[in-house]
Amino acid sequence: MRRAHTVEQVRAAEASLMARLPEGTLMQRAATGLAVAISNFLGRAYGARVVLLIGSGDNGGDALYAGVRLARRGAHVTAVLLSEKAHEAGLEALLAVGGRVGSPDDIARADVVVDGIVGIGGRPGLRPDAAAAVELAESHNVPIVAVDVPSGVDVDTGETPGPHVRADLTVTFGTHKICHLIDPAASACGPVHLVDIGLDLPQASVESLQDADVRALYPVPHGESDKYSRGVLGLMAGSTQYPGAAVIATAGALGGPIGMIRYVGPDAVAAEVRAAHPEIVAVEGRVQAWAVGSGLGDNLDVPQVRELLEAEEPVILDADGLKALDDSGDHEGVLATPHAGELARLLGVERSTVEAERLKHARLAAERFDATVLLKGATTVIAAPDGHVRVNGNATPWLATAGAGDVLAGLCGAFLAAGLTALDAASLGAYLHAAAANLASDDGPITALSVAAALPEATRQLLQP
Ligand SMILES: NC(=O)C1=CN([C@@H]2O[C@H](COP(=O)(O)OP(=O)(O)OC[C@H]3O[C@@H](n4cnc5c(N)ncnc54)[C@H](OP(=O)(O)O)[C@@H]3O)[C@@H](O)[C@H]2O)[C@@H](O)CC1
Ligand SMILES: [K+]
Repeated sequence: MRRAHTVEQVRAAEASLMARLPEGTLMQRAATGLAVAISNFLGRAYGARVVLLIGSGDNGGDALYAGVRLARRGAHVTAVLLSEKAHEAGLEALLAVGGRVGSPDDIARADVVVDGIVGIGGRPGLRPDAAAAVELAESHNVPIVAVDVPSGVDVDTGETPGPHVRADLTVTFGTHKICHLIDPAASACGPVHLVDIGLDLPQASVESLQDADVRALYPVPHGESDKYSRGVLGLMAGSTQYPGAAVIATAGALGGPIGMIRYVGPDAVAAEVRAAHPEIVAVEGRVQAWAVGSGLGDNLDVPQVRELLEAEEPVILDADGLKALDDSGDHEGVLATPHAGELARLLGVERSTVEAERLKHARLAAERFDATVLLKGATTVIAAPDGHVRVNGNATPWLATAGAGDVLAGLCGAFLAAGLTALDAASLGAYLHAAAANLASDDGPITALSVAAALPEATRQLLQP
């Protein structure tokens, strides 16, 4: 699991560790890891022209001490001071090994710019001098390595309300910060390299599944399993208006760990579903979970869906089904999967507000509806009512295609039917959906059905690496 902590959690862990170590130890650990990452990024240190953008705090200190290490290995290191004060000992050490203080004019000729403007102590946005220096690097195509976080982003929310660095690599220390996992800031980080500095950290604020977590969580069938014990999913989807949504959601569910699917809907749609997927049973009976909503259109029967929400079986609500969600009940087993526009309608806010503050609104909805909420997007944010948050950012942009949400709803429903919690079902569903999309797309266009068709192979590759 990739774990991200808040600034407050990092500060507390840092204070307790610093009390046991000689002064400056943590900064030296950070700077050592940073210098190695920069020379790996460049493929060399000797002869490289490195420009450090230095702000007033310890983030600049890290950059200066990394500059010392690079200068000792033959790099030409120039510090551009963007604040009236800079980390004094760090600057002295840099000058002592032949580094120099320069001006923004040095940026255009640099091989790399190191962003030590602000770290976890920074407020969002950049001051004019810093913004101008960053713009110079961008306009001359000089790659930027961010120290700890891309300066200007909001570290604890992933929001980017003002100008900020867009890094080609971010080197962070001790743990990931929330901005590394949550968009729009996550997209400004580039790859994130974590340097261990020995922090002892509490329960993470935000998590992100890795391949090994998928292996640990996936309900792999065993010798005693039969189609009922693997889980039966009830699918209430599609309408004469949108029959395709039922076919696609079914394809998504069949790509999950499901034993059987019972389809509930108009006869004409049931016939189409069966024609595409002869495995489907259109007979009512017991199910372990419900997937409700994809393409329901005018077929949505709110009282009927509310009855399902009140029953014991977990329910995934997607698309039109979301209209049945109210904030009066206990929806512990409910997983809602809105996109930004749908979440905006549920919360009575503008879509752009949800897009700019994704973590905040996913959390708000989880709390208000007492349900697990999966907010779809380039980075998927999943918030549970108990405060757990998971994110998934490994999807190809080609996945933004009609019907992809129906595949996801079916797939998450399959995980719910297999007995996973709403949080685990949503996290596994989002992860495998993205993995299948990456496999099917291979950097080219995809259809929802091709994503569903790639689910078995994507799952096999993850389970048997
Ligand atoms: N914690 C750890 O475990 C470890 C932390 N380490 C490192 O320390 C970093 C945190 O250092 P930090 O606390 O000194 O804060 P940091 O972000 O450098 O600067 C804050 C100062 O900048 C200013 N300022 C604020 N906003 C601004 C803006 N938008 N634009 C411009 N300036 C702005 C403001 O000062 P002002 O100029 O307003 O007086 C504020 O005081 C951390 O990210 C990591 O790199 C590692 O060394 C080892 C282990
Ligand atoms: K930075």
